[in-house]
Amino acid sequence: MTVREPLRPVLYDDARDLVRLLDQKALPAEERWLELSTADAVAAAIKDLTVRGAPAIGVAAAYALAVEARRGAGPERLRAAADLLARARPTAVNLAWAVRRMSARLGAPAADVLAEAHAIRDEDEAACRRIGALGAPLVPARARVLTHCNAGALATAGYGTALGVVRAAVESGNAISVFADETRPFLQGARLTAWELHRDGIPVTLLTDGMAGWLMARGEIGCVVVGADRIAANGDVANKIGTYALAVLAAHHRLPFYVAAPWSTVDLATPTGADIPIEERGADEVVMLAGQRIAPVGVPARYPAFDVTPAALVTAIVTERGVVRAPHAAGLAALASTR
Ligand SMILES: CSC[C@H]1O[C@H](OP(=O)(O)O)[C@H](O)[C@@H]1O
Repeated sequence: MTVREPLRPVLYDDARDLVRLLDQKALPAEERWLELSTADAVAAAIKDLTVRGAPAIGVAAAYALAVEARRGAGPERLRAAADLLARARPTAVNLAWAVRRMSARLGAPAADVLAEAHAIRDEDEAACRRIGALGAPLVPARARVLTHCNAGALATAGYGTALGVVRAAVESGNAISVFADETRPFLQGARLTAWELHRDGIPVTLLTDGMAGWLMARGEIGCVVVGADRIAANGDVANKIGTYALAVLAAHHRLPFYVAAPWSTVDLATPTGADIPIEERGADEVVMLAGQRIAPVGVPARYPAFDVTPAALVTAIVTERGVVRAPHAAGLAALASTR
């Protein structure tokens, strides 16, 4: 593994009171940073996937509120900014969780508001590293690990959740390799996971969506490790569209299916997966690819950006508070009272 500068997609420029976002629409062709000074601009960046990934959008929203406070926004403006940010994307509970946590501090001095945003960021990266430490022992020796979308440093404050388990397994000396689903239509796997792992010198092979089942049938995949956007109280998991299909395939082929997520992704107020709002994105994101139309004009398309994997198909949920196996509801409830 190549030791590179840790990858952190959301930064705060303290001297200029700016939120700095690594533009994830430009990767892998270009490492481009956007510098934003308003909550409106950060909300737009969350909505158009400039910054994406459940924990990362929570951190971005936290810094957006900090920059507003540092630039003198009054209570009304801060409340409006918080509401705008919370509504930017509906599925990842980390966004609403971070906005709610920041909203409790918006009456404090601006320095304290910024300190809360830093705490959210620092706690998330620490949680990712803990998730890695708890998840790495679950990965079979020299396994080929299948992952979907990007649940890496680019989706978090740093280090990653599913890719945090991968990094920790590699750091522990386990000679694993990764199969990354390209993850149409935004191509988080092809453009982000492949870039992130290749940058760190971790062996990664790109798959088109739909290949995994055949590779499982041939015995070429040892386990599946994915992230999450919201985990319901019963252990049902919302994650990138395509995750549910992988869980069904993993169950059919008796392969472990692990979900790695910080506790900020667990939403005990949402009873089951049926209660998780699933973001529907525009058809243009399906019928256009790199600016080229790939389907006839007039043909409609659907883009539910997430699906829900029932807890029964999840071997274990790896959080920084501990690893939860069936019965998931009881395991999650038991961790709720720990720190
Ligand atoms: C570590 S959470 C990453 C999670 O977020 C992704 O969705 P999106 O790229 O649309 O923000 C995907 O569901 C990942 O598993």
